[in-house]
Amino acid sequence: MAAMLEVRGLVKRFGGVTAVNDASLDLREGELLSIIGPNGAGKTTLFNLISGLEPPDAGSVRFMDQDVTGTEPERLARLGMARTFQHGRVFANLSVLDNVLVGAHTRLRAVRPAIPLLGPLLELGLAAIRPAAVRAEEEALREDAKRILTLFGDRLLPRIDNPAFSLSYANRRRVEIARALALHPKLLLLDEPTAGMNQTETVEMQEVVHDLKRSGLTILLIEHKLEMVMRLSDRVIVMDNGSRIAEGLPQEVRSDPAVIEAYLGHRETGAAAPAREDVS
Ligand SMILES: Nc1ncnc2c1ncn2[C@@H]1O[C@H](COP(=O)(O)OP(=O)(O)OP(=O)(O)O)[C@@H](O)[C@H]1O
Repeated sequence: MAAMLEVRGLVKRFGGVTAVNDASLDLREGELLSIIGPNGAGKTTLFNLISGLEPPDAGSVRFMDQDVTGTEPERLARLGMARTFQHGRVFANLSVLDNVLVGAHTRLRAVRPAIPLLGPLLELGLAAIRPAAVRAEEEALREDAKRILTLFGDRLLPRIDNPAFSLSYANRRRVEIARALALHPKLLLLDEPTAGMNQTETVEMQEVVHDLKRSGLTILLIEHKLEMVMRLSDRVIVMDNGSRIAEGLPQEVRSDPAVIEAYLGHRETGAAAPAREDVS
């Protein structure tokens, strides 16, 4: 079976820095692939190239059997690719529920026929003639949003009407993931979902991601916390200085000398290259 995501030879340069250097990967349906590596290894840039945030200088991305190289994020979302960001991006003035509904509405727009200009007018027209149908649709979206929020236990549900700006950092990150899930994605890209979280919150998030994986969702994960990577991943790719330095099963990668060197060793410059979070 063809991979859901096929990345070939991606390159991205910023001035003299090659942030991503000939990156390739395959991700099959239902798999969880983690990308690890020291700070500045190029992980987030790789995500940006895959999710259409930045165009690559070379290489290609295929998703669901389509060439989507350089395709804008909105279109990728419609095709079923959702992502979250390293520092969490939510609509600060919207409530928890409305943040998630934004994701749901994006999905609805995707399944409706695209009729430029006429589309919004048709929607208004429909709302005027069939208010009950529109209400029922809104109600279904709300129910779906609440179902997604229950994935986070009692972290978000009691705060469903609170504005996102009033939430803790960890809760804002949960809201962002909930919004991505409201797209009903086929592929979810998670950029350090536990960054800035304490141990309890990290374990909780690990369970959420585990549940998503068990539900069959295909996941590409950037994560510094190796315990989580070891527990969740089917495969792991290790990046350093923009390049892939290792790939394999979690246990294989963990004992790879090149990986140990990148995480713990001293480079030619003599500078240590520690990962930001725990390396255990
Ligand atoms: N927009 C940009 N302009 C210039 N340089 C950039 C830009 N984005 C990334 N870089 C550089 O590219 C390299 C890779 O950065 P990137 O953020 O992708 O690494 P990372 O592995 O995600 O690191 P971290 O774990 O700290 O998030 C770094 O040297 C970074 O400074």
